[in-house]
Amino acid sequence: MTITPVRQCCTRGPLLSTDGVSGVGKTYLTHRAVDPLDDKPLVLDEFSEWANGRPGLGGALLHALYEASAGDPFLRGGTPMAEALLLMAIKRHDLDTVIPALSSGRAVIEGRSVDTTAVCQALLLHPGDPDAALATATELLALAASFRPLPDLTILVTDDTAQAVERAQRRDRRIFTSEEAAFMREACALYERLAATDQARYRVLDRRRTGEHEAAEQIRVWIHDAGINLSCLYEPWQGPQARCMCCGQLADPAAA
Ligand SMILES: Nc1ncnc2c1ncn2[C@@H]1O[C@H](COP(=O)(O)OP(=O)(O)OP(=O)(O)O)[C@@H](O)[C@H]1O
Ligand SMILES: Cc1cn([C@H]2C[C@H](O)[C@@H](COP(=O)(O)O)O2)c(=O)[nH]c1=O
Repeated sequence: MTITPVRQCCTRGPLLSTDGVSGVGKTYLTHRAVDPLDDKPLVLDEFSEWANGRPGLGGALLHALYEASAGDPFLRGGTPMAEALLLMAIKRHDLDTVIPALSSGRAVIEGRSVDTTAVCQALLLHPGDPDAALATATELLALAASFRPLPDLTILVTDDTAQAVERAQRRDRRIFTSEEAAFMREACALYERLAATDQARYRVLDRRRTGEHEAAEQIRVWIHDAGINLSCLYEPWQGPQARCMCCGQLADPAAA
């Protein structure tokens, strides 16, 4: 008879992300959801805020991407794969900074995670070919997962792209070119297709069908549920000797 050791659940908090095109309301809805909570999750700043001089390696890498792309809103500097690897490094840096919070049992919500990198860079690698972009987005996610654990749950906020473009334009006091708006439409469609490939890790919040109060309540439920029966977080590049980044349990107790 084989005895399978019963592993305890990890004591860490859940790692979530909100993803979706600019202006869809990720930050707005996240704050509506978490503001009433007593045990507030740690919410990582919206990605573009980092360009405004946020200190640290993540901010410096993002600044380099902005400079190299001459301020393009999608950070397009002409070398999408090199940019993908830098963006993944930024998201790895983000993870490093939140390990203490996760270890203390607190929920963490990343404003954009590697799903955005997968979607945006796949579109740049396959302009005008949505099927190839979907395949590459899936592969880029697998590559990202070899650098760092993916979020336990990714909340994809989606909407009519024209509405999102309008909100982002008003917020950023800028007008997107027709090419930029078209890129956002393609990104919006690819996010939705990517989310449909993994219903365990994604939850989709469609603002066309969900009012603000309901959306905030829904996000609160997802945050709560993501914290149930969590498994440990290991360095994906380590073998059975790996210890959980949060609680220190060995990946394979037999390797002790
Ligand atoms: N239901 C709403 N009612 C009024 N204003 C809203 C609503 N949803 C979003 N907004 C506004 O629209 C703008 C875009 O929202 P937000 O910044 O949350 O979008 P986002 O780009 O998805 O987020 P992020 O910057 O995290 O990527 C913000 O100025 C926000 O306050
Ligand atoms: C993480 C990440 C971000 N981007 C782009 C997408 C958006 O245009 C900006 C962030 O803007 P927001 O209004 O704050 O949402 O960054 C990207 O192209 N690739 C990425 O991996």
